[in-house]
Amino acid sequence: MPFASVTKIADAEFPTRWGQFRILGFEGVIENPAACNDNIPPPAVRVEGAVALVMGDIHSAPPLVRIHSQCLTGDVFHSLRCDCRQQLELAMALITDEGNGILLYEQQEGRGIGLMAKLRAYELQDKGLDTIEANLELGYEADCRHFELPAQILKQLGVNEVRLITNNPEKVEALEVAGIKVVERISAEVPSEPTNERYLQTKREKMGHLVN
Ligand SMILES: Nc1nc2c(ncn2[C@@H]2O[C@H](COP(=O)(O)OP(=O)(O)OP(=O)(O)O)[C@@H](O)[C@H]2O)c(=O)[nH]1
Ligand SMILES: [Zn+2]
Repeated sequence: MPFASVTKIADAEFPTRWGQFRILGFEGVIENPAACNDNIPPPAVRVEGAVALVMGDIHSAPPLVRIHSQCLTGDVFHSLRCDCRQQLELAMALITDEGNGILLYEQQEGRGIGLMAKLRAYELQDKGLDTIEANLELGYEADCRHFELPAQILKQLGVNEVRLITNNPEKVEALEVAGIKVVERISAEVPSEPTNERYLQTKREKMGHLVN
């Protein structure tokens, strides 16, 4: 999905529990974005936001990079319906241990369907549908995300080779297609919980994620 523009909005100091980062805000403008729901026409222009947390020297070797998709329920409330919060903590710890790296946090809540739609999908999952079936029942595609914005941000940061923390082969492929070489994939697998076992099973069996 081509961006008409990707603009750095801000760049500030960012102390965290894990260590000292810089926090950068980016906005990408897409003209005529693709539809993601049969019943909801897309806007003429969509603005996507993403945050980059940058630690240390990211240029002397391919840095550790995590592309993390927003999950309010997991990231903020530590939900055990999914594994997002544990993955976020894993990525922060890996980057901090190494002393350099980039965490790209994209505002593609609910695999791009938005928070309210994700909560409606949860209702359907409570009635027995899996994550993909619930999206489809609501008229959405299984996964409405694309990873063009993180790729463009990496280019703006002068990073063309990365070691990517993910279990999702689509993220690897999306970066490669955008001209960012993934020299290594680092597993983002975290221990499962009884409450997210089915969620992980669907990722493994229907979405091709590299989890056991
Ligand atoms: N539509 C929908 N989205 C969900 C659901 N549970 C979590 N998400 C979203 O899924 C996104 C995370 O995607 P995942 O498929 O868990 O993992 P990934 O980012 O593709 O892959 P990794 O890099 O391995 O973590 C976040 O945006 C969550 O908000 C759900 O039940 N339905
Ligand atoms: Zn989540």
